[in-house]
Amino acid sequence: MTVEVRDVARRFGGLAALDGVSLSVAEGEFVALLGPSGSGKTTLLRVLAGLEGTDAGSVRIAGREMAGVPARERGIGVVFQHYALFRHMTVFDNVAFGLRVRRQRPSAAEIATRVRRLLELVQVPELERRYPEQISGGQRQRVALARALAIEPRLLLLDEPFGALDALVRKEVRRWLRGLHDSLGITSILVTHDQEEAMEMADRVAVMERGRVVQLDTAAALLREPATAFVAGFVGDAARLPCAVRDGAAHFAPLPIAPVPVALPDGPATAFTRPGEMLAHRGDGEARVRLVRDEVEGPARLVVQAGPAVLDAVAAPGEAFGRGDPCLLSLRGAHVFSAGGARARAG
Ligand SMILES: Nc1ncnc2c1ncn2[C@@H]1O[C@H](COP(=O)(O)OP(=O)(O)OP(=O)(O)O)[C@@H](O)[C@H]1O
Repeated sequence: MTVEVRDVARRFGGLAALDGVSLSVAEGEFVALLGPSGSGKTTLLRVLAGLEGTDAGSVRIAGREMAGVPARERGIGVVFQHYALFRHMTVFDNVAFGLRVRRQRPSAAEIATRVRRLLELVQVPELERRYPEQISGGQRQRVALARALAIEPRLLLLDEPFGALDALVRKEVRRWLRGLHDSLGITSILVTHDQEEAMEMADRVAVMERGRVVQLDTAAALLREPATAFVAGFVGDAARLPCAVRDGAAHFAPLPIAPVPVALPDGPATAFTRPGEMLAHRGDGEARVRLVRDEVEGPARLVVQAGPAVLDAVAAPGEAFGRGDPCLLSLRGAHVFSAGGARARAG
């Protein structure tokens, strides 16, 4: 199913949870909504699911305008982190639930066949007689997914579905879920504030800020060409360095970092550098190495006290450092945004 959101607004009292959000998702695509707490991710998902109304704008799913279409008629599967399984029902009954409340209810035999097929699909066929508290968090998540898939949705909405899982299980479940998305050929939208998760799972990532999608792109494009300073600061673990552009170079004083050429007009600016883009060189600079972490491969990673700032850096090729050594800092690359909004890549 395609999803077309155009200029949707949703206010709660004086607060604009969604403030003219637009988003296009293609058939079969996996898109992650990534953004800080309160940026409107869950509200947008609830609007798509039909659980939340809108004050303006339009939502079309599979080309059909959704205004006035109730949630249960949208044919959408939803998995919320807090949308727990029914505790008093077995795994089997939880998965059967969506089929039993359907207007055209299948026969009991058909429901049983479908439920068993779904439990096979999510790889927990042996659990059908258990109750939710008798299975693990990862298994519960799989059962919640089976329940969402029972109605054979063409669109799957996932709101922080891995939040309750520990790191190892989380990694495994998300790989498996991405594989399932591919094999079913459905369209999926995942809400997360974990950028590693968004980038690993999704074809494209929609970065949300204050009720809007500010950039919708592949993970590689978000890192290579962040559209705004907010995106540059939010993705890729970037350090934020205030600077001033003068005569075609960004200057970092009072930070002891060498100026770097950049094609921007003179004036105040902000540079964003990712770990690995800040190089430490041997030399009698103002910066001091505070910590050295030797890597199995590649250069040592350093934590450097640079004037008032503590920065992550890597040792320049062929150079070695000890704790307390003085060093000089330079940037191999940075995204620089001038106060006026112009942007350029330095280095
Ligand atoms: N029912 C509601 N009533 C009042 N305010 C609400 C309601 N639902 C959401 N909000 C507010 O709207 C804003 C967006 O909330 P939303 O849950 O969509 O953000 P989010 O990006 O999903 O955040 P998080 O990552 O913390 O879940 C927040 O400021 C929130 O407090």
